[in-house]
Amino acid sequence: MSIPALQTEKLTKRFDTEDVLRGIDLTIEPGQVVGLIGTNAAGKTTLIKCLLGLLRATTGSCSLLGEDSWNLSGATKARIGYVSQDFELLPWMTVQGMCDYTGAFYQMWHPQHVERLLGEWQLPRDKRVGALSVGQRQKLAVILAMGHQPELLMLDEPVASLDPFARRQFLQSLVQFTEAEQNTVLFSTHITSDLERIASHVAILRDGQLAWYGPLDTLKEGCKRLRIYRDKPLPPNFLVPGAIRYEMNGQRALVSVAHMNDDLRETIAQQWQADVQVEDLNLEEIFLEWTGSMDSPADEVLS
Ligand SMILES: Nc1ncnc2c1ncn2[C@@H]1O[C@H](COP(=O)(O)OP(=O)(O)OP(=O)(O)O)[C@@H](O)[C@H]1O
Repeated sequence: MSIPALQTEKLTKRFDTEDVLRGIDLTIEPGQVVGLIGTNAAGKTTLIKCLLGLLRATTGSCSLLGEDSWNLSGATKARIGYVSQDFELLPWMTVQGMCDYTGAFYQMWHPQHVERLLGEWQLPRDKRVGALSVGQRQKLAVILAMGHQPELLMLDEPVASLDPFARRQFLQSLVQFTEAEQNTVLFSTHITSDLERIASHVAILRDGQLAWYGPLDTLKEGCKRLRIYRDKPLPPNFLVPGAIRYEMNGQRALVSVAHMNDDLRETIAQQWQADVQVEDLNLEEIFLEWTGSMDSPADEVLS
């Protein structure tokens, strides 16, 4: 079996009195492109930083490319590319100067690769970094993280400031990056359409726990919303196996489930003598169901 690109076991992280990560078990195999999603303050950045050894786990363990995250060797660090949410660049340098400066820290730097990305992303080589727009700076930070052709890319909301065209180019670069079979990407995002375009796997953080992890296709195929109706009120002990969210109102219920199949539909129909309709969900709706952040449905949704 190959060494996981990233792994956590019972990982917890506490800040003062706040338990941000509460027992995360996650294994990301080489070659996976993982979209990390969760509401604001769900702990995405904290998880990424623990995996990179920038924050120390409170309890449990995390490893990166087979090494304990808190004690990464120089050789392993050289195999990682990372763009943080609050990356810092040197404003007095030119774009080209910033690339050369960063490249000097790496034994394996690929100036032609950087050249190509600068051209594709239309970054002006001679402009001072301090004079770049926010989106241009974000592009530069991503290019700097890819210049040594790492095999593991960790990106914390890498496209937040990019325009739709630049986002598409960025995603294209990621696709190229992952053409090498063992290259792995973990990126946090709130843009589910981007995730849908390139992710092979999805990790959903909720209440400091890993609510779901697995292939994107499995998530999309399994997660459904059930519209349940029966001619007398649903009892207080009404329960659906594997439900992730309930909305009940008298004789009607909206229930979201993670793993839908025909047996489940039949079981619910028979057990509660109810009519069960199954509705597909798009990825954004799935995210809202999982994170419980969907607006409380108005009565008309249930009617
Ligand atoms: N250094 C720190 N000290 C104290 N609390 C922290 C620290 N870093 C993060 N937190 C807290 O941990 C929680 C999770 O923060 P984190 O940045 O990991 O969330 P996130 O999922 O990345 O959020 P967002 O989507 O808004 O970027 C927040 O409540 C935050 O205030």
